[in-house]
Amino acid sequence: MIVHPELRRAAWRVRRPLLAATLLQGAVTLTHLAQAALLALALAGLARGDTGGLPWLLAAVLAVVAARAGLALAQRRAATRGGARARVALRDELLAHLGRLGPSWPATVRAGAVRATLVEGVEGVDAYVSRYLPQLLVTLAVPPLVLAALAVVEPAALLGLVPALLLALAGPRLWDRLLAARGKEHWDTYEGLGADYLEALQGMPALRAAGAVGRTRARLEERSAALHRATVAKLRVSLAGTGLTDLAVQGGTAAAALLACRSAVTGSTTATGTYLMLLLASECFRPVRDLAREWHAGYLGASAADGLAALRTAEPAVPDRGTVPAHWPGPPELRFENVGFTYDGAPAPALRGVSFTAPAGRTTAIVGPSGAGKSTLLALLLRHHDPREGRITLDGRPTTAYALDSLRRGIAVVSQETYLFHATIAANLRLARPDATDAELARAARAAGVHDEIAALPGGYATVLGERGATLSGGQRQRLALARALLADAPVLVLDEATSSVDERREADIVRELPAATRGRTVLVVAHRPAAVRHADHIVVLDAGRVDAAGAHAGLIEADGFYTRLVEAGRVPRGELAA
Ligand SMILES: Nc1ncnc2c1ncn2[C@@H]1O[C@H](COP(=O)(O)OP(=O)(O)OP(=O)(O)O)[C@@H](O)[C@H]1O
Repeated sequence: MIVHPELRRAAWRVRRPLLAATLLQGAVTLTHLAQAALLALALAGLARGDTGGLPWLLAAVLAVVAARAGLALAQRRAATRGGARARVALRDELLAHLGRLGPSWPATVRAGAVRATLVEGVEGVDAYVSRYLPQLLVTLAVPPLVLAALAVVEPAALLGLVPALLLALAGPRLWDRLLAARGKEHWDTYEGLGADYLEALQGMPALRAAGAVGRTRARLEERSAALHRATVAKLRVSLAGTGLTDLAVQGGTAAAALLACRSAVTGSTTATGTYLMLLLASECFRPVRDLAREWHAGYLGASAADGLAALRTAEPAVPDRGTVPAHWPGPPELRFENVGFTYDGAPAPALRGVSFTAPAGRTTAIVGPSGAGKSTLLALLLRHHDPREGRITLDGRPTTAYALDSLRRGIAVVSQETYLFHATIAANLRLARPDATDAELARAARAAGVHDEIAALPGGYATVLGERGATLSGGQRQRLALARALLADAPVLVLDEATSSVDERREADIVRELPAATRGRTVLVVAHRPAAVRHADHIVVLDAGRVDAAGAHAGLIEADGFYTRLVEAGRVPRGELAA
């Protein structure tokens, strides 16, 4: 009878269909009582040898059975509707919240665990609110009514029934705390196993390359065994509760039967009263038995409730208090003003006193060695974190002034790690702009240097990609992601090593097309190779979290500073220097 606040909240949102389901469940239960009363009358008539009313009574029993079938059907429909609505509303809410949490949040949780919460956990909530809760309410309401009716027929019957009913309902509550602890243990183990499997599947090439498949299999087997142990421990506690309920139900029914016999022998009740006692005593426990059955269906929801609440109330890395929509009259100017940032727990700042301007509608490149702070800089722009010092402005307004969702929509990003979905190429491209025409898809793909390859595929743009774009090369994936970002038509475009897997000749083609394709946008490019950097209007050189120099390629080379050393160190091939 655990009603977690998270589950109450889920149920309250769909209270109407759930109320209908509960009332109908109550009506189904009442048909059982009516049937018991009619059968008691029929049996009593038979016992007296009075069969005159028997056909009518049996016809009434049949009518009650038929009514129950109809009511049960309507009840299942209402419950399914309520459960489905609760499930959809909860998933929508969780997914929207996950979007708000931003990409820096999952760093602390495992994708497989979130998947388990979103899929099995939410399914469990559906079963809990649509099956267990209506039955719980009926169980709390109907047995007292039956007891009241039996008190009229034979008050002594209550002597056996009331204690049995109290034991059946309250007894298992003694285990509630232990059950909750076992449930949580089981759920945590289940989430952990799910996360391990997902990671092992996704990392299979790396595991194979490292010869670690066997070790991983052994670890997964150990995890599976732990889940088995947690399941058995949970079932043991759960079955102890069910056993006690069964014992009380059987004991109560037997006590009622004995009392009915005693009443019949002593003649303290009529024959009808005796049969009523026998049949209604059994009916009194029906909701309790049904509740024990539904508990097993809804138990998963109760176990997952903590995880669901944690996911739903997780705090985003940055507050979303801005209200200004990221709609600029033209491409915005982007400024970093004395920006400093240190990751939690990091010994040194990732960025310190970073100031530069990315002019509106122009391309600014950020270069620097590994660890210089390039990705951090982009993460701050996208508000995955906020600067500890200084500020970043777009069109003169700090990024914090913009509504987070709108800000992120205004900045299209192509990162080193692209994500393509198991869908057609066209559908993957249209993620950015669902209403894009075929011609617009082709234009973006051409600018990203991937159109010809798509056109050469037998299915063209209708070709279905493997999961995560597995059927494409790394370079093709990056170029598709670039096409998708170009199609997004966001006023700011960020390319974070976006062409790192593309060969140099192709990269040169893309870079040649890029200014035309990105015209009218403010572009930030993080790249190591000159093909992407040297044509930039402005180059910002980062070293150890600081801006070392800024300017155009030729001027920076002439200054013969850190940029030149970067070039000479081979990050920018020498051959490009003269260009
Ligand atoms: N999540 C994190 N937690 C702690 N420190 C981090 C985190 N991410 C990055 N850092 C540190 O911040 C510094 C800057 O890292 P950043 O990823 O921004 O560099 P980068 O220039 O993008 O490097 P690369 O070219 O290798 O991608 C590095 O010292 C890095 O170790």
